[in-house]
Amino acid sequence: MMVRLGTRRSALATIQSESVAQLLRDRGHEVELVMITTEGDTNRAPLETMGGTGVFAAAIRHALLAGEVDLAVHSLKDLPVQPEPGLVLAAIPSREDPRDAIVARDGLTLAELPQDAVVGTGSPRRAAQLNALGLGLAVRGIRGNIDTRMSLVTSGTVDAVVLARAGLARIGRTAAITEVLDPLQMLPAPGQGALALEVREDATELRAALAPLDDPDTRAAVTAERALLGALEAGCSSPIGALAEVVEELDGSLMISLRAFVGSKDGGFELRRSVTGPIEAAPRLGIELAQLLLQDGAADVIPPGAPPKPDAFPTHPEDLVPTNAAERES
Ligand SMILES: NCc1[nH]cc(CCC(=O)O)c1CC(=O)O
Repeated sequence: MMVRLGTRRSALATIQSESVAQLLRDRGHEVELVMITTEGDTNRAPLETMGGTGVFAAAIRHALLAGEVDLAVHSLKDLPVQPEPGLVLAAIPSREDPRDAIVARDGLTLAELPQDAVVGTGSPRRAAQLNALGLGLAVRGIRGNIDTRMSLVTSGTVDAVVLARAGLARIGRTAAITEVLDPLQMLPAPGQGALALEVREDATELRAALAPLDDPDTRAAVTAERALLGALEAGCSSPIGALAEVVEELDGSLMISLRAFVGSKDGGFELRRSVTGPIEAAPRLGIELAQLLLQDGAADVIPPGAPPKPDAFPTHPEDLVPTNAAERES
């Protein structure tokens, strides 16, 4: 089969796309990469003012729907929670380490950074959790691709930046990491470290070719995380972290443990809660945890929206396609 894979030009996007292209070529398919420029790549304004990280996905989804390309490889955390009519996530491969990492000057860890050290991040989620640590760090908003953000440390513009470990691993830069952050301190973005392979709904042959690349445990985990995000009706400026982990019980049954953080960007308010349940209940767990957070005051830091609709989330594992609204920055 001949597959046109639409990709952004950034190092991370092309590496992610190329890795999936190679998997398809290994299976005897022909793959051509098609470069697509998105508003997020050309406009340097803060992502929050452009409608969040969804701006990266929008142009690529448009090309998919227009039939200009057949396949897109997204960082799942950059993909809006609401499904795009006519498109499906044909595969969610096994996830990379989902944790955030610090790249700091002089090999410093977070705890070793002095009072008032400047930490760069454009993510309200990272800012909220950094500030909530109470270390006296000065969080500064930054933007740009991974290399640009790391160069701010090298140039002395900031003392440290927070980045997804997965992105650094994919571009071969884990050597620059000075500390991988424990999720107890810094919960990653919902979907962080996972890829989403998106195709047109009617692309039967391509869907079949991609199906073996799907990892059911990863799909269940990110479904729980994204169900939480959807049920919170979170906007792109809402600082929300979530991490679902699949754990095997002694009797062999698979459970999901889902943790979440909601807080104010200045660190003045923070809420951490968790739930555990069977893997089949992934979407419902996300909604349950969202309700728990809302009961305990999360609504104060999340713009009000429609109440969660449990019916929007089928409980059958084969149907674990995230629905509902909202996105936010990494
Ligand atoms: N926000 C941009 C973005 N989208 C995906 C990744 C990293 C890879 C991933 O999380 O899957 C990054 C960089 C970062 O947050 O440091």
